[in-house]
Amino acid sequence: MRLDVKKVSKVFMADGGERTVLADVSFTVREGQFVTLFGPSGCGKTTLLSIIAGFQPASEGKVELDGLPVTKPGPDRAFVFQDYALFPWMTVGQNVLYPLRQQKLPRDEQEARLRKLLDLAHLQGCEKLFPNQISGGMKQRTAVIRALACNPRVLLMDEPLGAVDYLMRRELQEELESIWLEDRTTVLMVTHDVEEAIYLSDRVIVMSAHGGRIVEDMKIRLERPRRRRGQLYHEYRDHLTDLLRASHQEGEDMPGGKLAAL
Ligand SMILES: Nc1ncnc2c1ncn2[C@@H]1O[C@H](COP(=O)(O)OP(=O)(O)OP(=O)(O)O)[C@@H](O)[C@H]1O
Repeated sequence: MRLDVKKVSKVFMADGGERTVLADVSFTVREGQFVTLFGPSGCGKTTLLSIIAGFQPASEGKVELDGLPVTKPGPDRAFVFQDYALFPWMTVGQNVLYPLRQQKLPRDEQEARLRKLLDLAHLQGCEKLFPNQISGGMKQRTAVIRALACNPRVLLMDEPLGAVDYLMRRELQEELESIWLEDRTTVLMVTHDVEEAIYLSDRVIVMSAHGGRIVEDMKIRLERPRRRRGQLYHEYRDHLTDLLRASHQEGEDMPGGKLAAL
């Protein structure tokens, strides 16, 4: 499914005045692409993702899916939240089955889909465990396959790996890539991690620290499955780090100073 973000702006009322969080943001995600929204904390990534999900309206502009305007959440889009948002009273299996039950699929189809998804995320044998009995990484994988359970046309993920440690995060990036290589759902993911953006994305859309603009739309031309080495990988990493630094610098030079950019 093709996603078009067309001249989207978002203005919030804050401290008695207006604050522009997104300004005239436009881009397209083609069917089957993995695209990352990248930028420092507070630059408006989550706001943009939630407008695309239909959780809140844009102040101006519009979002279209295959040419049709988004006005509210829908089953064509699945959302993975940073804190996983698993149901703590349900087991791993019940969590993944939940959206399938909502869709009232025949029971044998539900079971078959559950098995396939558990295999995909290497969670075979864990379906009877509750979220508080599994690691952060397993919770994260459960949240991803729960989102994929209904075959969404677009997967929206907000810092899905934000809550795990460095090594686990790298491992999960690899798992996420292999799940996506099997599934090829259109993905838009938010991150502020340079290596994660490069490792996972076909394109990285870089946002400014202030003013809610896109500063660069970077194609990542690395073979898949990805490796974290090679000259091109390091060039992308350096370039993205420079953009992030410049963005912080821009923040320091603005009224409000250094702290406002952090
Ligand atoms: N409902 C709201 N009312 C007022 N201001 C808001 C609202 N939602 C978000 N903001 C402000 O908009 C700005 C962008 O927030 P957003 O969460 O989109 O940024 P982000 O890039 O996702 O940051 P992070 O990486 O820290 O999650 C922040 O300054 C935030 O305080």
